[in-house]
Amino acid sequence: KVTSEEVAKLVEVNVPEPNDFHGDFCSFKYFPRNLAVNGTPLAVISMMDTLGMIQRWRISKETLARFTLMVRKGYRDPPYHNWLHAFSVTHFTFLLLHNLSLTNQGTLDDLEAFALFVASMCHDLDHRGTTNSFQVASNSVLASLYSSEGSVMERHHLAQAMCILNTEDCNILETLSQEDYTRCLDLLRDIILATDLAHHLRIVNELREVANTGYDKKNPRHHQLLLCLSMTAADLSDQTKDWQSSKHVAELIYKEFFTQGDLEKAMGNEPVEMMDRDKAFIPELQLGFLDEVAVPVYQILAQMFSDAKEPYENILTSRRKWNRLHDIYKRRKHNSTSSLEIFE
Ligand SMILES: Cc1nc2ccc(C(=O)NCC(C)C)cc2n2c(-c3cc(OC(C)(C)C)ccc3Cl)nnc12
Ligand SMILES: [Mg+2]
Ligand SMILES: [Zn+2]
Repeated sequence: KVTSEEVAKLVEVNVPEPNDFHGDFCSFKYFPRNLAVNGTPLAVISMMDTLGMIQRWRISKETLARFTLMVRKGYRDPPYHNWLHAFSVTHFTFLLLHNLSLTNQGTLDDLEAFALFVASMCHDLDHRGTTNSFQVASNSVLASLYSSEGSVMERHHLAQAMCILNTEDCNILETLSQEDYTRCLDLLRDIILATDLAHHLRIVNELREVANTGYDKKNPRHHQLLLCLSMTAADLSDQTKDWQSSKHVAELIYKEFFTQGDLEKAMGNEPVEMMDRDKAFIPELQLGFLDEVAVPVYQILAQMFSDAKEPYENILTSRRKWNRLHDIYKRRKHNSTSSLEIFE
């Protein structure tokens, strides 16, 4: 599926420094979706190199190049859950590992950091732009495979990642010891399954607890919780950038949601309000999601790590803008609310 020319091109070029892509590449304010999509595989290799993962795990550049290209090809092209989303999630994971120096203080061990980075790349593989409940409602193949365990899409993303690792010359874990290999697969499983919103909501109180009592590097459960929190923070990180960028990404998400709502109507089912383009009031829905899910994630992270204040401050700014839009819009009493163009 990946040509040897594509691989050769990636292998023979020198690995650039992160700042060669953009002066702000290593800053929380950088918006990775601005990078040209054909530069993303090399940017992934540059980030892994900067994190010392290529040396630490003795990964061959050719295997890494083929793996990265296979992962990029493993994404479809819905409005939001495509390779650019996976790349932006991977970039935020790089920022957390790099800027909070999570490995050289023993906060996370090297294998956990490596698994977190690889999971970020793979966490939404082969996403169709529809939710877990839609799989069940539409009786999809994935539902028949995984609905008895729950987290239908996340189990599929994990299965796809395993498929790529088991493909000829794509297994970047092949140089790991048997013990590290087994533990890395377990970590990939836990981290990718943690990207189910339902899982996050189950652990958020435990996360607050750790933030209040303080992170204990000696406690394996704290390591597990930090990996889940980091993954969720990375998954939502578009909302921690400048307002225009965050708003643009919200539009992509609602484009995907409304397409699912249209499908549900065509199937004779009533979509939830958030997915119904005739009922959704986006500023109100965004305020709800930011307050109930997204803002607490970065508040907990900033409480655990003082160097993680910037994303928290940025998402609070974003929330204030959504609140202003909500009020302006509410007073104007517009009828159709599904498009954000009027907010230009
Ligand atoms: C800006 C923004 N608005 C959102 C509004 C609503 C929802 C949503 O799923 N509502 C539940 C209903 C549909 C049953 C998600 C939103 N969302 C996500 C997101 C996060 C996810 O999972 C984690 C990371 C664990 C939270 C999984 C999927 C997605 Cl699309 N990313 N950005 C956003
Ligand atoms: Mg997902
Ligand atoms: Zn995601």
